[in-house]
Amino acid sequence: MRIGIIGAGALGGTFAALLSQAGHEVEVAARGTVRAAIQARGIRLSGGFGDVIAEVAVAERLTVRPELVLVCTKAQDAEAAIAANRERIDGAPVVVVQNGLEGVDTASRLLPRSRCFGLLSLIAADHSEPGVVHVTATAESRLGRGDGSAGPEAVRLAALLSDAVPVLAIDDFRGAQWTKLVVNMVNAVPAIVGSTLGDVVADSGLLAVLTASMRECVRIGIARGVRFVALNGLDDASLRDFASLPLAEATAVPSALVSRMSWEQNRGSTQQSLRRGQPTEIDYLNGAVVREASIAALAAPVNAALTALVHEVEAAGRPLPRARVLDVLALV
Ligand SMILES: NC(=O)C1=CN([C@@H]2O[C@H](COP(=O)(O)OP(=O)(O)OC[C@H]3O[C@@H](n4cnc5c(N)ncnc54)[C@H](OP(=O)(O)O)[C@@H]3O)[C@@H](O)[C@H]2O)C=CC1
Ligand SMILES: CC(C)(CO)C(=O)C(=O)O
Repeated sequence: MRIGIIGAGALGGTFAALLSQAGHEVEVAARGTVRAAIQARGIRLSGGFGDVIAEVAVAERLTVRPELVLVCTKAQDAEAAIAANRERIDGAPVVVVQNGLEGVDTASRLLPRSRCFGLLSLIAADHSEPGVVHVTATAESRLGRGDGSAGPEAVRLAALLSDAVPVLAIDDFRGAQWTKLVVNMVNAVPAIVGSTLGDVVADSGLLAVLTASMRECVRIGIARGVRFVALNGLDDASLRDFASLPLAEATAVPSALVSRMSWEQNRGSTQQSLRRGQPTEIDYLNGAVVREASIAALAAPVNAALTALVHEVEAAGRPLPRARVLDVLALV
């Protein structure tokens, strides 16, 4: 099948290399140093899915009309990336590989002739240098759209993408996006202090802040009428219990998540952007919690503060002292 992939970083690079290896005709849209590296040396994938060097077609914008499109940019780049490729892709099925709550809605608005789906990646991957990707976790990703049943097209797309990585079509994708948003509360604190998730959960103060952001996210989700779909060992019942626990007891939940997923060495995709000197998608992660809170006429002070701290790191170009993160506990 002809597959167009927009954005060839950590996840786009993983999908492009593995779909190409599986025999699909892959073209990637990439820019700057990433495009130049892929043109010169292909995509070099290592880690959980094995070592692959994939020579794939690459251009600033897709040049061939694909039969399936994967949008693999960070959330803040998705609108411009889709708009730049709109003529080639409108009408084809689109899978938006993205954290946060907005990816499928953005694509559907910009591509009225396409059926758009979301993919929640449970893969973790590092885009250490242009064209070079290392996979550190390989769990089964989830694909769907909206809040209804998965439907036959989602099942077909999940089977097709499973040529590359394990993907399951699911009902109530919206509920799963919320559970993933809760999970992504692990991104901000290590990004602010510049450490691994293992170091954060080993530090009782930083763990308390991470826990407070996660608990606040769950509380806002509950206020928004969300039913959390099971993901990463978290489900609706356990998250509702978590939301009402005192902070000191609640810390066991993110701590167990990190060890269950073997994420001790993981720094998260937000910190990867910072290390490359690029803007982060924090406004679509912790920032989404703040927006959802305001729709429910509530406040999300912990997530607002962490969003602001990540923006401070973007501006400073270096991590902040852990004391700045501990200050957030005064808001709990
Ligand atoms: N990495 C991970 O382990 C995980 C990531 N995710 C989520 O998946 C999504 C993708 O993340 P990830 O792969 O890490 O992101 P990366 O930043 O590694 O890759 C995104 C790529 O998109 C490119 N891009 C942006 N705009 C355009 C454009 N207009 N045309 C072509 N290329 C463009 C960027 O290029 P440039 O450098 O030029 O900006 C970059 O190479 C995010 O929502 C993330 O949160 C989810 C789970 C795990
Ligand atoms: C869950 C996690 C942390 C996996 O790496 C992720 O989604 C990210 O890095 O954005």
